[in-house]
Amino acid sequence: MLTRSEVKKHSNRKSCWVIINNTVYDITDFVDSHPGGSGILLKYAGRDATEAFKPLHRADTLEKYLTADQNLGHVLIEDHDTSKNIESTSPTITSKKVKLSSTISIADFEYAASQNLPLSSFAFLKTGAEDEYAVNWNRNSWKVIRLRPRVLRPIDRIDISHTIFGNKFSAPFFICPAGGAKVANPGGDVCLTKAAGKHDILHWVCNNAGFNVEEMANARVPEQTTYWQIYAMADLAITEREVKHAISLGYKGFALTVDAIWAGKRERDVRAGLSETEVDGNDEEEDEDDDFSKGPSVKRPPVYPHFNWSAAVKWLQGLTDLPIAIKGIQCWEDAALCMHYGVHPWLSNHGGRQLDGAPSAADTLVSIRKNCPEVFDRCEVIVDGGITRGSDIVKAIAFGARAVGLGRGFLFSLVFGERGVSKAIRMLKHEIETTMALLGVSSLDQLNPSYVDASSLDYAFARAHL
Ligand SMILES: Cc1cc2nc3c(=O)[nH]c(=O)nc-3n(C[C@H](O)[C@H](O)[C@H](O)COP(=O)(O)O)c2cc1C
Repeated sequence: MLTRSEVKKHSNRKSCWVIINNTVYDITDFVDSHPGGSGILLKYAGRDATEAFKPLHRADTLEKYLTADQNLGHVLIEDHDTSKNIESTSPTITSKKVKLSSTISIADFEYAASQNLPLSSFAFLKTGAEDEYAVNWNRNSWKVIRLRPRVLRPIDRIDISHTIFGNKFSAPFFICPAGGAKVANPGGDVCLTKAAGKHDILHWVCNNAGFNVEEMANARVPEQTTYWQIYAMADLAITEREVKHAISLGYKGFALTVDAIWAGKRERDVRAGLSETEVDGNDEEEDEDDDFSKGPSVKRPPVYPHFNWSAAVKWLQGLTDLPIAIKGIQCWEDAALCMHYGVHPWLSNHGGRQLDGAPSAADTLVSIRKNCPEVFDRCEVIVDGGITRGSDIVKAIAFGARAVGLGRGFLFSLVFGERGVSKAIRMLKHEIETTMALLGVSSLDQLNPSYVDASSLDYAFARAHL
């Protein structure tokens, strides 16, 4: 057994030991190949990294990257060595400053997350690519679309239940797949599925979740329908096994994410990570410094880069007859290709985290309506990006979207665990009902493009970016 004082002696690049879950690892040879960069590992050199490690990695990560001889055994718990001595920079709530009871909108959840989470955790969730124009436009483009209410229409009750890929849900919105949900709360993706189950909405589960596919399936309530999102991994056989496994566990729909063939340049995330990295004052290394090109804090393996349309769709359709969405459609021409290949277009720019300057889903939705409206008859069009209000959801449905996803909105609410996510769901349902009543419709199938006016969209884009 090793003592913490012995571990402390190995606190530099030449000899780098860390403690994770009371076990000591010699990561000297791994420091430079760490997908998250060497800086964060060196920060924990000679120390206990458990609290920093847990929210960002699956339980099996250590076995995956380290060999058995890098496991140096357990650390001795010394008398003076209580857990109080362990350095903790837990990304989960440290001192809760904003209370759940003070949130009444999705924007309030974002504020709560900004106050209650450590800077780097909030930055990972919030970040967009580069100057974050795409993130901001995602949100603003829904606001620029105006509603066209009709009056003197009797409204007794409002029905917001909706069918997505043939499965009935209590509402037309859903929880988007998002890797790194544990950054917001240790319960992460499991809390998201549980809250979705409780309120009968869809959780489109992420294959980069902080839990494995069985754990995610086990989080469901009886009869709960969930869909599965995949990246096609560089080793396609791995993804094929994963899809088959997800089918056997009862997932009822799939999405292939195609807008992330390359990691976006997410500067807010990188900056927050850099500010947490100790500077060693070694100016000689400065010229070699390429931290500006670091990928996101939560890593995933590289994707298969050789697909074209027909190969990708044929491959996935060969694995399942279940409905398939192609996630990351950003122009009407690609939506038309989805229609051609018999898959569903998911209009998304990955929450503005990939390509700054990408169109918002609202832009793409409107341009499909203008250039290729038959897509809405032959496909179920999914949208996401910048949704913060029930009225945004109603606008999307009026233009012809089938289902509307929120990523960050639910991740921010997850700061309060399952209760926060439940509250966000209830808030959005209430806002949809209010919007529909004031618009003069009592069910979602009554909505159509006559209830929305997007004529200011291009003008607003130009003004916002001048
Ligand atoms: C922290 C975070 C992680 C994400 N991870 C994934 C992912 O693993 N796979 C994926 O297809 N999309 C991922 N997305 C994108 C979301 O599925 C969704 O497209 C986006 O969040 C919608 O925009 P919004 O956050 O403005 O609602 C992620 C988004 C965020 C914010």
